[in-house]
Amino acid sequence: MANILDGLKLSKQIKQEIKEEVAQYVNKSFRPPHLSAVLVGNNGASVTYVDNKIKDCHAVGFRSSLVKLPGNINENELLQEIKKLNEDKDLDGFIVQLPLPDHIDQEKIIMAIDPEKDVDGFHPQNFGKMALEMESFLPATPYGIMTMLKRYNVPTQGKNVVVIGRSRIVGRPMSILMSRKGYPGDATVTLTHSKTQNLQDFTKNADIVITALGVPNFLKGSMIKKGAVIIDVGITRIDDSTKERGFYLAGDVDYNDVSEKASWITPVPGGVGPMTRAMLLKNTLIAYKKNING
Ligand SMILES: Nc1nc(=O)c2c([nH]1)NC[C@@H]1CN(c3ccc(C(=O)N[C@@H](CCC(=O)O)C(=O)O)cc3)C=[N+]21
Repeated sequence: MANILDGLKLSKQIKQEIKEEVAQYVNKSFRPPHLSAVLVGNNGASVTYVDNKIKDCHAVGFRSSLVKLPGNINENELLQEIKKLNEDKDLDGFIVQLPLPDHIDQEKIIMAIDPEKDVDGFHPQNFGKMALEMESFLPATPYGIMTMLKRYNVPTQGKNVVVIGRSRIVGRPMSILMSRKGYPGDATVTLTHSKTQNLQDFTKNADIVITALGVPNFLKGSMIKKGAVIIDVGITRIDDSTKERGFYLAGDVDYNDVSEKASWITPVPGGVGPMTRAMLLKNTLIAYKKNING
Protein backbone atom coordinates (compact mmCIF):
# COMPACT_ATOMS: atom_id res chain seq x y z
CA MET A 1 0.00 0.00 0.00
CA ALA A 2 1.17 3.47 -0.89
CA ASN A 3 2.07 6.18 1.61
CA ILE A 4 -0.13 9.25 1.47
CA LEU A 5 1.16 12.66 0.50
CA ASP A 6 -1.19 14.50 2.82
CA GLY A 7 -1.73 17.90 1.20
CA LEU A 8 -4.37 18.94 3.71
CA LYS A 9 -2.09 18.35 6.70
CA LEU A 10 0.89 19.99 5.02
CA SER A 11 -1.18 22.97 3.89
CA LYS A 12 -2.22 23.53 7.52
CA GLN A 13 1.42 23.52 8.58
CA ILE A 14 2.34 26.00 5.88
CA LYS A 15 -0.58 28.25 6.75
CA GLN A 16 0.54 28.17 10.39
CA GLU A 17 4.04 29.24 9.32
CA ILE A 18 2.58 32.06 7.22
CA LYS A 19 0.33 33.16 10.08
CA GLU A 20 3.29 33.40 12.47
CA GLU A 21 5.31 35.41 9.97
CA VAL A 22 2.41 37.81 9.35
CA ALA A 23 1.94 38.27 13.11
CA GLN A 24 5.57 39.38 13.43
CA TYR A 25 5.04 42.14 10.87
CA VAL A 26 1.72 43.22 12.32
CA ASN A 27 3.26 43.34 15.81
CA LYS A 28 5.77 45.81 14.42
CA SER A 29 2.80 47.93 13.29
CA PHE A 30 3.03 47.08 9.59
CA ARG A 31 -0.24 46.69 7.70
CA PRO A 32 -1.25 43.06 6.98
CA PRO A 33 -0.76 41.49 3.52
CA HIS A 34 -3.65 42.09 1.13
CA LEU A 35 -4.83 39.68 -1.59
CA SER A 36 -7.68 40.33 -3.96
CA ALA A 37 -9.59 38.01 -6.31
CA VAL A 38 -11.51 38.93 -9.42
CA LEU A 39 -14.50 36.71 -10.11
CA VAL A 40 -16.38 37.09 -13.40
CA GLY A 41 -19.79 35.39 -13.49
CA ASN A 42 -20.79 32.62 -11.10
CA ASN A 43 -19.35 29.27 -12.18
CA GLY A 44 -19.93 26.89 -9.23
CA ALA A 45 -16.38 25.61 -8.81
CA SER A 46 -14.94 29.12 -9.22
CA VAL A 47 -17.22 30.54 -6.53
CA THR A 48 -16.14 27.76 -4.13
CA TYR A 49 -12.46 28.34 -4.83
CA VAL A 50 -12.74 32.10 -4.32
CA ASP A 51 -14.78 31.66 -1.12
CA ASN A 52 -12.16 29.27 0.23
CA LYS A 53 -9.41 31.70 -0.69
CA ILE A 54 -11.09 34.43 1.37
CA LYS A 55 -11.40 32.08 4.36
CA ASP A 56 -7.73 31.14 3.98
CA CYS A 57 -6.74 34.82 3.98
CA HIS A 58 -8.55 35.48 7.22
CA ALA A 59 -7.14 32.34 8.84
CA VAL A 60 -3.56 33.62 8.34
CA GLY A 61 -4.26 37.29 9.12
CA PHE A 62 -4.33 38.64 5.58
CA ARG A 63 -6.73 41.25 4.38
CA SER A 64 -8.74 40.01 1.40
CA SER A 65 -11.12 41.57 -1.05
CA LEU A 66 -13.32 40.24 -3.80
CA VAL A 67 -14.09 42.02 -7.04
CA LYS A 68 -17.30 40.41 -8.24
CA LEU A 69 -18.21 41.21 -11.83
CA PRO A 70 -21.18 40.15 -13.97
CA GLY A 71 -20.66 37.35 -16.52
CA ASN A 72 -21.61 39.69 -19.36
CA ILE A 73 -18.94 42.32 -18.60
CA ASN A 74 -16.96 43.27 -21.71
CA GLU A 75 -13.23 42.98 -22.17
CA ASN A 76 -12.49 46.72 -21.84
CA GLU A 77 -14.45 47.01 -18.63
CA LEU A 78 -12.53 44.08 -17.19
CA LEU A 79 -9.23 45.64 -18.30
CA GLN A 80 -10.26 48.83 -16.46
CA GLU A 81 -10.84 46.84 -13.26
CA ILE A 82 -7.41 45.27 -13.59
CA LYS A 83 -5.83 48.67 -14.09
CA LYS A 84 -7.36 49.81 -10.81
CA LEU A 85 -5.94 46.81 -8.98
CA ASN A 86 -2.51 47.32 -10.58
CA GLU A 87 -2.47 50.90 -9.30
CA ASP A 88 -3.77 50.15 -5.79
CA LYS A 89 -0.82 50.81 -3.48
CA ASP A 90 -2.47 48.96 -0.59
CA LEU A 91 -2.80 45.73 -2.56
CA ASP A 92 0.04 43.18 -2.67
CA GLY A 93 -1.37 40.74 -5.19
CA PHE A 94 -4.47 39.62 -7.01
CA ILE A 95 -5.76 36.76 -9.12
CA VAL A 96 -8.28 36.69 -11.92
CA GLN A 97 -10.20 33.46 -11.47
CA LEU A 98 -10.13 31.26 -14.58
CA PRO A 99 -11.83 30.22 -16.78
CA LEU A 100 -13.18 33.54 -18.05
CA PRO A 101 -16.33 33.70 -20.21
CA ASP A 102 -15.71 32.83 -23.89
CA HIS A 103 -16.22 36.39 -25.15
CA ILE A 104 -13.17 37.57 -23.17
CA ASP A 105 -9.64 36.99 -24.45
CA GLN A 106 -7.95 35.28 -21.51
CA GLU A 107 -4.41 35.96 -22.72
CA LYS A 108 -5.14 39.67 -23.09
CA ILE A 109 -6.42 39.81 -19.51
CA ILE A 110 -3.45 37.93 -18.08
CA MET A 111 -1.05 40.19 -20.00
CA ALA A 112 -2.69 43.23 -18.35
CA ILE A 113 -1.85 42.09 -14.80
CA ASP A 114 1.17 43.82 -13.24
CA PRO A 115 3.76 40.99 -13.04
CA GLU A 116 4.70 42.21 -9.54
CA LYS A 117 1.13 41.56 -8.39
CA ASP A 118 0.65 38.36 -10.40
CA VAL A 119 0.59 35.96 -7.45
CA ASP A 120 -0.84 33.25 -9.74
CA GLY A 121 2.42 33.38 -11.72
CA PHE A 122 0.44 33.34 -14.98
CA HIS A 123 1.88 36.45 -16.68
CA PRO A 124 4.34 35.62 -19.52
CA GLN A 125 7.05 37.57 -17.67
CA ASN A 126 6.74 35.31 -14.63
CA PHE A 127 6.38 32.23 -16.82
CA GLY A 128 9.50 33.18 -18.78
CA LYS A 129 11.49 33.82 -15.61
CA MET A 130 10.38 30.45 -14.26
CA ALA A 131 11.57 28.73 -17.44
CA LEU A 132 14.93 30.55 -17.23
CA GLU A 133 15.34 29.59 -13.56
CA MET A 134 15.13 33.21 -12.41
CA GLU A 135 13.27 34.29 -9.29
CA SER A 136 9.54 34.74 -9.98
CA PHE A 137 6.08 33.94 -8.72
CA LEU A 138 5.47 30.24 -9.41
CA PRO A 139 1.97 29.08 -10.39
CA ALA A 140 0.28 27.87 -7.22
CA THR A 141 -0.56 24.29 -8.21
CA PRO A 142 2.88 23.30 -9.54
CA TYR A 143 4.48 25.21 -6.64
CA GLY A 144 2.29 23.22 -4.24
CA ILE A 145 3.37 19.93 -5.81
CA MET A 146 7.06 20.92 -5.62
CA THR A 147 6.59 21.84 -1.96
CA MET A 148 4.87 18.53 -1.22
CA LEU A 149 7.70 16.53 -2.83
CA LYS A 150 10.24 18.57 -0.87
CA ARG A 151 8.60 18.33 2.55
CA TYR A 152 8.09 14.58 2.13
CA ASN A 153 11.68 14.15 0.89
CA VAL A 154 10.59 12.38 -2.28
CA PRO A 155 13.71 11.94 -4.45
CA THR A 156 13.50 13.59 -7.88
CA GLN A 157 17.10 13.82 -9.14
CA GLY A 158 17.54 11.79 -12.33
CA LYS A 159 14.03 10.33 -12.00
CA ASN A 160 11.74 9.79 -14.96
CA VAL A 161 8.82 12.15 -14.55
CA VAL A 162 5.78 11.90 -16.80
CA VAL A 163 3.36 14.82 -16.77
CA ILE A 164 -0.03 14.19 -18.37
CA GLY A 165 -1.62 17.39 -19.69
CA ARG A 166 -0.01 20.56 -21.08
CA SER A 167 -2.22 23.32 -19.65
CA ARG A 168 -0.76 26.75 -18.98
CA ILE A 169 -1.59 26.58 -15.28
CA VAL A 170 -0.54 23.03 -14.41
CA GLY A 171 1.00 20.61 -16.92
CA ARG A 172 3.34 22.91 -18.82
CA PRO A 173 4.76 24.77 -15.80
CA MET A 174 5.03 21.48 -13.89
CA SER A 175 7.18 20.01 -16.64
CA ILE A 176 9.44 23.07 -16.56
CA LEU A 177 9.83 23.08 -12.77
CA MET A 178 10.72 19.40 -12.59
CA SER A 179 13.39 19.88 -15.25
CA ARG A 180 15.00 22.84 -13.46
CA LYS A 181 18.29 22.48 -11.60
CA GLY A 182 18.29 21.57 -7.91
CA TYR A 183 15.85 19.85 -5.60
CA PRO A 184 13.03 19.19 -6.16
CA GLY A 185 13.88 19.03 -9.84
CA ASP A 186 16.83 17.65 -11.80
CA ALA A 187 14.39 15.14 -13.27
CA THR A 188 14.10 13.77 -16.80
CA VAL A 189 10.72 15.05 -17.87
CA THR A 190 8.27 13.88 -20.52
CA LEU A 191 5.27 16.13 -21.15
CA THR A 192 2.44 14.04 -22.58
CA HIS A 193 -0.94 15.25 -23.85
CA SER A 194 -4.01 14.36 -25.92
CA LYS A 195 -1.95 13.69 -29.07
CA THR A 196 0.57 11.41 -27.32
CA GLN A 197 0.71 7.93 -28.82
CA ASN A 198 0.95 4.87 -26.56
CA LEU A 199 0.80 6.85 -23.32
CA GLN A 200 1.27 3.64 -21.32
CA ASP A 201 4.77 3.20 -22.72
CA PHE A 202 5.65 6.44 -20.94
CA THR A 203 3.69 6.02 -17.72
CA LYS A 204 4.93 2.44 -17.18
CA ASN A 205 8.49 3.76 -17.22
CA ALA A 206 7.83 6.71 -14.93
CA ASP A 207 9.18 7.02 -11.39
CA ILE A 208 6.78 9.94 -10.87
CA VAL A 209 3.47 10.46 -12.70
CA ILE A 210 1.68 13.81 -12.47
CA THR A 211 -1.82 13.77 -13.97
CA ALA A 212 -3.64 17.00 -14.80
CA LEU A 213 -6.33 15.86 -17.17
CA GLY A 214 -9.74 16.19 -15.54
CA VAL A 215 -10.79 12.68 -16.59
CA PRO A 216 -12.00 10.78 -13.50
CA ASN A 217 -10.29 7.42 -12.79
CA PHE A 218 -8.17 7.68 -15.93
CA LEU A 219 -4.93 6.30 -14.47
CA LYS A 220 -5.09 2.59 -13.61
CA GLY A 221 -2.66 0.39 -11.70
CA SER A 222 -1.80 -1.46 -14.91
CA MET A 223 -0.44 1.79 -16.39
CA ILE A 224 2.24 2.40 -13.73
CA LYS A 225 5.46 0.89 -12.48
CA LYS A 226 5.57 -0.70 -9.02
CA GLY A 227 6.78 1.86 -6.48
CA ALA A 228 5.92 4.90 -8.60
CA VAL A 229 5.00 8.25 -7.01
CA ILE A 230 1.55 9.41 -8.14
CA ILE A 231 0.43 13.05 -8.06
CA ASP A 232 -3.26 13.54 -8.89
CA VAL A 233 -4.11 17.11 -9.93
CA GLY A 234 -7.51 16.29 -11.45
CA ILE A 235 -10.55 17.42 -9.47
CA THR A 236 -13.84 16.74 -11.27
CA ARG A 237 -17.24 17.35 -9.71
CA ILE A 238 -19.52 14.37 -10.21
CA ASP A 239 -23.25 14.91 -9.64
CA ASP A 240 -24.61 12.70 -6.89
CA SER A 241 -27.84 13.60 -5.13
CA THR A 242 -27.01 11.32 -2.18
CA LYS A 243 -24.12 13.64 -1.22
CA GLU A 244 -24.59 16.66 1.00
CA ARG A 245 -23.33 19.12 -1.61
CA GLY A 246 -25.05 17.29 -4.51
CA PHE A 247 -21.73 16.10 -5.95
CA TYR A 248 -18.50 14.41 -5.03
CA LEU A 249 -14.95 15.08 -6.20
CA ALA A 250 -13.07 12.58 -8.34
CA GLY A 251 -9.38 12.65 -9.26
CA ASP A 252 -7.72 11.46 -12.47
CA VAL A 253 -6.38 8.43 -10.62
CA ASP A 254 -8.22 5.19 -9.90
CA TYR A 255 -7.11 5.50 -6.28
CA ASN A 256 -7.88 2.02 -4.94
CA ASP A 257 -6.25 0.32 -7.90
CA VAL A 258 -3.19 2.59 -8.15
CA SER A 259 -2.46 2.81 -4.42
CA GLU A 260 -1.84 -0.98 -4.36
CA LYS A 261 1.19 -0.44 -6.56
CA ALA A 262 2.43 3.10 -5.87
CA SER A 263 4.95 4.10 -3.17
CA TRP A 264 3.42 7.56 -2.62
CA ILE A 265 0.07 8.96 -3.71
CA THR A 266 -1.94 12.18 -3.30
CA PRO A 267 -5.62 11.79 -2.34
CA VAL A 268 -8.51 13.74 -3.90
CA PRO A 269 -9.77 15.67 -2.05
CA GLY A 270 -7.03 16.54 0.46
CA GLY A 271 -4.00 16.41 -1.83
CA VAL A 272 -2.96 18.97 -4.41
CA GLY A 273 -6.02 21.25 -3.95
CA PRO A 274 -5.26 22.50 -0.42
CA MET A 275 -1.57 22.90 -1.36
CA THR A 276 -2.60 25.16 -4.24
CA ARG A 277 -4.42 27.41 -1.81
CA ALA A 278 -1.51 27.50 0.63
CA MET A 279 0.92 28.47 -2.14
CA LEU A 280 -1.26 31.37 -3.24
CA LEU A 281 -0.90 32.71 0.31
CA LYS A 282 2.84 32.07 0.17
CA ASN A 283 3.17 34.06 -3.08
CA THR A 284 1.16 36.89 -1.56
CA LEU A 285 3.44 36.91 1.48
CA ILE A 286 6.46 37.13 -0.85
CA ALA A 287 4.87 40.08 -2.69
CA TYR A 288 4.05 41.73 0.64
CA LYS A 289 7.58 41.43 1.99
CA LYS A 290 8.93 43.08 -1.15
CA ASN A 291 6.49 45.95 -0.68
CA ILE A 292 7.19 46.36 3.04
CA ASN A 293 10.96 46.06 2.75
CA GLY A 294 11.05 48.18 -0.41
N1 LIG B 1 -6.66 32.31 -11.52
C1 LIG B 1 -6.83 31.05 -11.08
N2 LIG B 1 -5.95 30.52 -10.22
C2 LIG B 1 -6.12 29.24 -9.74
O1 LIG B 1 -5.29 28.74 -8.96
C3 LIG B 1 -7.26 28.50 -10.17
C4 LIG B 1 -8.13 29.11 -11.09
N3 LIG B 1 -7.90 30.38 -11.53
N4 LIG B 1 -9.22 28.45 -11.54
C5 LIG B 1 -9.56 27.12 -11.08
C6 LIG B 1 -8.35 26.33 -10.59
C7 LIG B 1 -8.72 25.21 -9.66
N5 LIG B 1 -8.13 25.54 -8.37
C8 LIG B 1 -8.35 24.82 -7.19
C9 LIG B 1 -7.73 25.16 -6.01
C10 LIG B 1 -7.98 24.49 -4.83
C11 LIG B 1 -8.86 23.44 -4.80
C12 LIG B 1 -9.14 22.74 -3.52
O2 LIG B 1 -8.86 23.26 -2.47
N6 LIG B 1 -9.70 21.52 -3.54
C13 LIG B 1 -10.06 20.78 -2.35
C14 LIG B 1 -11.54 20.46 -2.32
C15 LIG B 1 -12.39 21.66 -2.40
C16 LIG B 1 -13.86 21.30 -2.32
O3 LIG B 1 -14.25 20.60 -1.39
O4 LIG B 1 -14.63 21.70 -3.24
C17 LIG B 1 -9.29 19.48 -2.32
O5 LIG B 1 -8.81 19.04 -3.37
O6 LIG B 1 -9.18 18.89 -1.25
C18 LIG B 1 -9.47 23.08 -5.97
C19 LIG B 1 -9.22 23.74 -7.16
C20 LIG B 1 -7.46 26.71 -8.50
N7 LIG B 1 -7.53 27.21 -9.74
